[in-house]
Amino acid sequence: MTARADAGSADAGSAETGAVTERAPVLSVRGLSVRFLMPGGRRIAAVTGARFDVRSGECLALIGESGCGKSVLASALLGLLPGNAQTAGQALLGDLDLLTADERTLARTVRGRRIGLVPQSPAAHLTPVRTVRSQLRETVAALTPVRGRAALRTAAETAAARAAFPAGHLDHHPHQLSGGLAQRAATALALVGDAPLLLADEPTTGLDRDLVDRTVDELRRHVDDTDAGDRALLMITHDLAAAERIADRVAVMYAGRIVELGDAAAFFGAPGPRHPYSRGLLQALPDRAFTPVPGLPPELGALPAGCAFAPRCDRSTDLCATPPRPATVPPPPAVTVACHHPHVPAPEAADRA
Ligand SMILES: Nc1ncnc2c1ncn2[C@@H]1O[C@H](COP(=O)(O)OP(=O)(O)OP(=O)(O)O)[C@@H](O)[C@H]1O
Repeated sequence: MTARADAGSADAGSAETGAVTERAPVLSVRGLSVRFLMPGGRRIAAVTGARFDVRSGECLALIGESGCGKSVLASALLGLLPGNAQTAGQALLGDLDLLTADERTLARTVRGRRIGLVPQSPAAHLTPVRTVRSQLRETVAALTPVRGRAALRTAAETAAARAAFPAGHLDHHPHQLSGGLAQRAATALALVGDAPLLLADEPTTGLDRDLVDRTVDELRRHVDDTDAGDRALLMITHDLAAAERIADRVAVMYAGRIVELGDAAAFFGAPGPRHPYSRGLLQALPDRAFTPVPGLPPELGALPAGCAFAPRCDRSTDLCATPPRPATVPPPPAVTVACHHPHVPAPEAADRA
């Protein structure tokens, strides 16, 4: 169990677009903050004031550099934070607040059933002493109405095939699998319960490009292949090509805060990202400018009072010594950006001059 953090930091630095409002949220995160209490009283601000919805029928990609807090956010949603973590804010899955739900509720009704997890470290999540087949069969038996030896065997094989896990490796134990195969086994397990929310934390690590495409397409299909249209995907990824391939919206995280949230097509295409950090992330891609963002992210235990990106930002001014409030910037589709100097597409800039 984790303690509750001070609510004072709850809404600082949050960002959310108002672009697609017609669909009901599967998950509503409001002012989610996570602090790690370290020996000597040091506090690590791993997540600060995250605010976003994941709506039914959509894939939201959460992107950002290593160490910016993406996995901590995912762990908070699943009640899997270590004991030195404090949380604040709300994360509503229907009417259940995941941040205050007790372990019994999370274990019995949430993990696997209402939230399917594709974990970041699949090898650590697979049971080491059981074959993949037996883990799939057990999960099918626990999460679906399928019963009977032959039916369970078929269902386990179907589940493996959904994640492109080769049938020839089903009788292997996790230590006999490559990183990519372990990833596919974990993805197969996550898909079994057909949970309304799929939370995929770096689901494509260790996969080659073809398998990346196949895996993320399968995750996307999980959202799309339901008549009710009531499923959603939150995908945490470093792989911007994978995000571009399947995401409807993109949230960019920097130093524990969501600094930009908007439509994926506008983000990856025109007019492009609005936050200077988001632009830097795209410009770092080999098929774009291949220019890394200069400098390093700040220590989460010693964040500045103002914009945490300012020391690396070529647009920063004295104003950036104060925290930027998230705001919607024109033109549509709406994008919410936490920046004093967001990029504005040329015609808008001219209109303002
Ligand atoms: N148990 C912990 N105690 C203290 N700090 C922690 C703990 N777990 C994570 N952190 C810190 O929280 C920060 C965010 O970590 P997180 O794993 O969420 O980053 P990430 O964005 O998912 O990175 P990556 O993409 O590499 O997984 C890091 O600075 C990490 O060191």
